[in-house]
Amino acid sequence: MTVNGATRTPKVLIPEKVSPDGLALLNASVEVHERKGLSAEALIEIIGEYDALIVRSETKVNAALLAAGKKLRVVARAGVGVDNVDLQAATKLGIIVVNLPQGNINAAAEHTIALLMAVARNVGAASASLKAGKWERSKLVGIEVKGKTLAIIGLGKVGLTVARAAGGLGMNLVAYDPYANPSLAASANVEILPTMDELFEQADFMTIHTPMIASTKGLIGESELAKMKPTARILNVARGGIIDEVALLSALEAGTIAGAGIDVFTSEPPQPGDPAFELIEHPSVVATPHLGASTVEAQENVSIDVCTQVLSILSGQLPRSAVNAPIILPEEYRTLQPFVLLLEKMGSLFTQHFSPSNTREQVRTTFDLIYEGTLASANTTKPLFAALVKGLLSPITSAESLNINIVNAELVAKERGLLINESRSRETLEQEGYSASVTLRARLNPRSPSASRIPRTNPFAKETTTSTRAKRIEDQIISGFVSNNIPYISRLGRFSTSFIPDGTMLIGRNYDEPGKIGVVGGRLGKAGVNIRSMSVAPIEADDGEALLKVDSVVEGGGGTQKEALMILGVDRGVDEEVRRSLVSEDGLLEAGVVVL
Ligand SMILES: NC(=O)C1=CN([C@@H]2O[C@H](COP(=O)(O)OP(=O)(O)OC[C@H]3O[C@@H](n4cnc5c(N)ncnc54)[C@H](O)[C@@H]3O)[C@@H](O)[C@H]2O)C=CC1
Ligand SMILES: O=C(O)C(=O)COP(=O)(O)O
Repeated sequence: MTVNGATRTPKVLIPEKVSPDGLALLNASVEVHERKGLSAEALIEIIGEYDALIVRSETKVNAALLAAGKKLRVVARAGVGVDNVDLQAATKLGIIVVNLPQGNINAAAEHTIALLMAVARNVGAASASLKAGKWERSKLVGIEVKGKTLAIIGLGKVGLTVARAAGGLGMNLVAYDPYANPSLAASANVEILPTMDELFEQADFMTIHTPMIASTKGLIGESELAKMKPTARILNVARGGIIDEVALLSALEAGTIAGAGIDVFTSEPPQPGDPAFELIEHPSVVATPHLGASTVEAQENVSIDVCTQVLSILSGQLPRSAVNAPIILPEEYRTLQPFVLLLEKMGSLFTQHFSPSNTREQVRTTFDLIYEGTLASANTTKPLFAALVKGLLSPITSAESLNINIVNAELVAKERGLLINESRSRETLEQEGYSASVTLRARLNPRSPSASRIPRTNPFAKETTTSTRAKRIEDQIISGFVSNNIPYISRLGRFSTSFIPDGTMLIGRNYDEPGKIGVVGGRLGKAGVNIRSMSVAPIEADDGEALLKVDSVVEGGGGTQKEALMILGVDRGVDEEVRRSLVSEDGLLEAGVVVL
């Protein structure tokens, strides 16, 4: 498999129990290491070798672990909840986080129903009592769920599946979920209530099915529990911490809540001294050790799904259900793919060609990125944006730190002071001979207080072999198109052209008059540099500056003369001495080397 341009076998680390069904898929093309029971420190020590990490809910994928994962490209959660993964840190590092939002929904919903019935009929306490040699029939009288109201907080995939099953048991269904789909709710006979307070008042049973996010942490605390009937029972198969464990324990002890079925805990496994310990021991509580997804069927589903996704991401394809990246359909991506290469080349060409100074300072620069023709109706341009950012930064960033992709491109651009405004122009390009093109133009940010101080140079400036004459920012424009899946540059600065941006290229500006190519070719030949390709670019005919007033800045004298660009693909680097020798009255006015 090719990983970051090199052919090697990727390594996948699995520190938790994942069903073998999917692992068989992985074993065929990647190296799989199952290492259960590692401490956080041991995990950090070894993560640097791995390209992918597959986890369930036990592994804490925090910023330190992600930062140590120098080769990590994907963290895959074999399940739904990603609250054990630091998404922000992963996004910053360009690590794709995927989850499997479908495979264990039924298992979680069935487990909720199991707890519902167990709590209603005292199944846990009855079983423990019988095992203890007792026969306590009158003490263990339960209630029926038929005709009772089940209140659902979070009517998503699990919540709706629970609703359908509970409907089958004859329960009345109400829900609170500000983002619920009303038609799905109606089809499951669920009444959506406008406030949580109404739900608390009506609930005989209340079940939680929201994700664990900042807004749901401690969602059910003392004051919420106080609004419920003393006969109400509570279920949580979502995440520990959504219900305040201390408040629930107090309510159970005070008899203001009748019972609870709990599968998930704030800290898992609960540590001695945690309020969860007492909660688990309470006679009115049925507790299970995070078993919602633990069925043979669900584990087969998520294992096959997670391993398929990891394989496809490692082989360079796009994720199907990434939590921190846009979803791009494969057919959409196929259409964009040739332009991805074009944008990367345009970005790299921009930085190298328009960087005549040696400054490395990061200046806030604004770019207009204009998609023209059929590209203007693309559903997403995220891959193109990411490719441009990568291209702009590649000449000035070390290869190891150039992990820019659709996950982190926007963040990286922001951090590096690149303001890129994307826009679309639907004008047809039929007369041009291709259906879509892209233009990249730098402009001074008029609102930036430093605009007047911005040097008329490219902000990413690296040491460059281009002439030291600053190129004016209004000339910093590149257009390109794709033909037969090959990227072409059609405009470079003030010059219209047509060349394939590939390999080492010498870009020279010269007076548009006969004999120049011969002079340059001769000098390169003498230096042992072969010319592989050649294009010339006359200045744009309709450009207001078609006739450039050549002043003292231009080596070679005064007067008014037409200019052209000469773009030569060469077979090796052109050293500084040779480049300088090309700039002369009978040769080039300016010469620079770019590597694309
Ligand atoms: N115990 C276990 O083994 C398992 C637990 N889970 C957990 O179950 C939960 C639900 O999973 P899914 O249904 O797949 O997620 P989902 O994303 O399909 O549904 C979550 C729902 O919660 C709603 N919601 C978000 N904030 C809310 C708020 N403040 N108030 C009311 N509703 C809110 C959302 O609008 C959404 O409809 C997750 O926490 C997941 O991690 C899932 C599978 C197994
Ligand atoms: O998928 C989820 O959100 C779950 O809670 C299941 O967790 P698990 O994979 O059983 O550790």
